[in-house]
Amino acid sequence: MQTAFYQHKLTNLMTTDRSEWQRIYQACKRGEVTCAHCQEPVRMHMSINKAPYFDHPKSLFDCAKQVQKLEQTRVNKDQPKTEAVGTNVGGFILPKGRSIESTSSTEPVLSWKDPEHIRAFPDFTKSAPPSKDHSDSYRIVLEQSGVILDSAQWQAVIKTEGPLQLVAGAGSGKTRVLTSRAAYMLNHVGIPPEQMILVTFTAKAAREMKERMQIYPGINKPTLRKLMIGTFHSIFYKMLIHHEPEKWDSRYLLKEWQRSQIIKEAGREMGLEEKEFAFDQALTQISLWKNHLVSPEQVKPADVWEERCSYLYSRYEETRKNRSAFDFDDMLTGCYDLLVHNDTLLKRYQTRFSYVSVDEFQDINKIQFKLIQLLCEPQRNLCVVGDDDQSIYAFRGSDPEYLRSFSSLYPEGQTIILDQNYRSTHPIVSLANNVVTSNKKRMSKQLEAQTTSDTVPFLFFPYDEEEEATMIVTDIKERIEQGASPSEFAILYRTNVHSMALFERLIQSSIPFVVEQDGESFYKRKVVKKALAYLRISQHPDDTDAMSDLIGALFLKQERLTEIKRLSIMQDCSLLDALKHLDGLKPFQAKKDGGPASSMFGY
Ligand SMILES: Nc1ncnc2c1ncn2[C@@H]1O[C@H](COP(=O)(O)OP(=O)(O)OP(=O)(O)O)[C@@H](O)[C@H]1O
Repeated sequence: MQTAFYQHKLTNLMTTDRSEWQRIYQACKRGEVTCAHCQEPVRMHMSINKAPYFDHPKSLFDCAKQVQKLEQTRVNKDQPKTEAVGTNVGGFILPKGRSIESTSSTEPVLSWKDPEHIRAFPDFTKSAPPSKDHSDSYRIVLEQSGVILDSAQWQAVIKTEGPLQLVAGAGSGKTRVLTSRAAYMLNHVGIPPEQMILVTFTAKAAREMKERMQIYPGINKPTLRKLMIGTFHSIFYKMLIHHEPEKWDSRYLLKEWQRSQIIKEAGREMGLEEKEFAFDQALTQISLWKNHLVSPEQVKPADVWEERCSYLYSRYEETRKNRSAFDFDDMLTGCYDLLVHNDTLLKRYQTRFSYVSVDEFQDINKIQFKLIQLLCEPQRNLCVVGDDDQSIYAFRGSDPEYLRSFSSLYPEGQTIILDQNYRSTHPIVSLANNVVTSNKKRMSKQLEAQTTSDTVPFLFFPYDEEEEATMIVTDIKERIEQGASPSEFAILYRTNVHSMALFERLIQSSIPFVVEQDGESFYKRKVVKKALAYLRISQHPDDTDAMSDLIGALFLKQERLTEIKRLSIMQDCSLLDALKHLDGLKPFQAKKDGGPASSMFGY
């Protein structure tokens, strides 16, 4: 049924503004929306596949029918807007004081749209299975260990000398190729592990590669330990620390708050207000310049913003150098300087790392490319793997152009395209192909799925991210009720901020879930934890956990929590009130405890 009582009004979902739906949905959860017939609380069902409706399955009456009659009556234009108690409307008794009106107009404002299923285009054609009559012994060995490679993948594995560009679409087995190739080089060609280096973009990817390699024939743990697989920062920082341990000692690494402090101090010199100027973005801009090897003197500001950032950049660098400190960007620029200015050292590393592979090459930036270029000379045994369709870090200086121009940078090299997708079905791959072809500036390739399915992707049209989260979680719940396992579901989101509504719905639903992320979850961030602790303690002045989360924000040490607890017992007051009785506070602590913090709590 579409009608129920909410806030003393008869509310029809069809005529209620859609921006209200989530509020009504949450009110239903709190039992504040009742059946227009039996007055029992109702639930609002909001899923992907069906327009929302009110539901109370345990009702003793045929409420749906009665409410439907009421709805029909309402359609009658002559019907008065307000009815008194006891008035029988189609067998339906209205309670006192409740008027029949929607929260907005009586015209339908429902913008519900059914999900749109997307048919694959063009139709699926099965590609020929990889031929099995190969005579390469290592390929057979790999197959026996369950690592099957198609012809293009195998060609990439055995091309170990000279420049190689692997253009690998999503799910085309690039990780399989990179790891098989490393195993082939170690085990079949006999290249010592110390001579190989494999650069990944995340520490997680590096770990996964090592893990995957454990299953390869002839690869043991000692060999894997000698193989250098890591991120740009981990690999090049190791070089720095090896040669200039004092200068690059980690205690000189600037923490984020120190970087902010430096730049804000510089901002004050220019009269920039913290509330009005985006210092965090200025730091990103500085980082961008550093990664492009643009020194403060070389910046040519294009606008006022860049002009300000350029001043901040020079002051930031001055302060940093005066303190003999460094930041993450300096690890790469520092290593580049070290190698460029020390020919003997450079030659040593060029000989030592004579086989270099770089994963996610589409996300490389200038300083990273320069370092790789230096390291690979003169043998040029460089294998880069990437997909310009998956370039996502342009905002922080990544440039897929290095991948696109690889064949002109290394004309003697070979390009292999991996375009068979082993991960997804044809309807998904064809949808992705059709989206990405809108990008006119891309390397020409067309992914082909290995399998197809009758299940096709669909688009659905939530009003906002709150509604979207509700719909997704309801959909998952329904599927689990029909026998699916929670482990069969994955939800991807663009940024962590977008995950919040989902996170909340999942918690409410009691569906077990894990959040896979490199950074901290929103609720675990210090600042959020503290803000929540303030709110919690304002509601429950005796909440020990909240007080414990807060104590740092009050400039008090954790040890003082025991004292606060003791005071609360002695003075027979709440933990919050006990703060007033704390003695021995330094002026800044007293200000916090008796100032803004306490005024927040109303004393
Ligand atoms: N030749 C092959 N035959 C069968 N399955 C394969 C083959 N190559 C790869 N796969 C499978 O395809 C899936 C994707 O492979 P892999 O993870 O190596 O791809 P990827 O290109 O690194 O993926 P992405 O970059 O999209 O994360 C895996 O499940 C892998 O086992």
